[in-house]
Amino acid sequence: MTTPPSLIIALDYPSLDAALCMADRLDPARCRLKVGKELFTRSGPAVLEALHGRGFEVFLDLKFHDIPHTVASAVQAAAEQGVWMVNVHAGGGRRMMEAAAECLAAQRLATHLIAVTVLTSMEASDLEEVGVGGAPEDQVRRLALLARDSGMGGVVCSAREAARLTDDCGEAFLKVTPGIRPRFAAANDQQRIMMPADAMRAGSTHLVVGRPVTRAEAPMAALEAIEAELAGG
Ligand SMILES: O=C(O)c1cc(=O)[nH]c(=O)n1[C@@H]1O[C@H](COP(=O)(O)O)[C@@H](O)[C@H]1O
Repeated sequence: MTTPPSLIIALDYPSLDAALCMADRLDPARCRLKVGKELFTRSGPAVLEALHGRGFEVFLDLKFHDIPHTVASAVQAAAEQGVWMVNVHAGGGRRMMEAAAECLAAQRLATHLIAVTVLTSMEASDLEEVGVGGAPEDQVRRLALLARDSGMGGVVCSAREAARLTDDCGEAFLKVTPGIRPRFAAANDQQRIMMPADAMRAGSTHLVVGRPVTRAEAPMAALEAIEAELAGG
């Protein structure tokens, strides 16, 4: 029986009130929450305090991508606010990722630090346009190995790449996978997608789900359907 991955619900909302309205329908024992660029730009650190006050573990998804000192300082700022996980963009390179990892280690901050590889919205033609030839999974693997060697605890990738990354980087290396689409959900702008149970079997350690739940007519029913699919194995 495959261990069900942890569910992370993406609170992509235009206001703190809307995000908390959804959060108040969720159970911290059944899911973690992700705060991304839209909500954090609207509400700032207040959203972290509000969600932590409700007992949630929070993934702060700002995909930091800058010079090493700037990213190390930003990751430290996130970790000092008690977030469970924070991400950087592996495209920032080895020295940027090492600086961030070393900063958290030096400060003994326990926040999970992971790196985004190739956005799940991208396919081969998109990568080609930005100068990256070859298949997305090859670029994901290249960046995942670099992230591992730079002290990251895992990566963001699509579930399509999870199995290979487990082979390359080990079971303990976190595979946080957005682009999760139950049968009832539209793909939207996601390209490299996978159904929840298939993602679990592929070795994803954490499923990131946004619009299939947050934009559903009945969000709680949608969430329960995903949980049931995962429980079914
Ligand atoms: O780092 C992320 O969370 C992320 C990386 C990635 O490659 N793809 C991706 O979709 N995400 C985020 O995951 C969430 C996916 O949301 P839905 O497409 O609505 O399920 C959004 O908040 C995205 O910003």
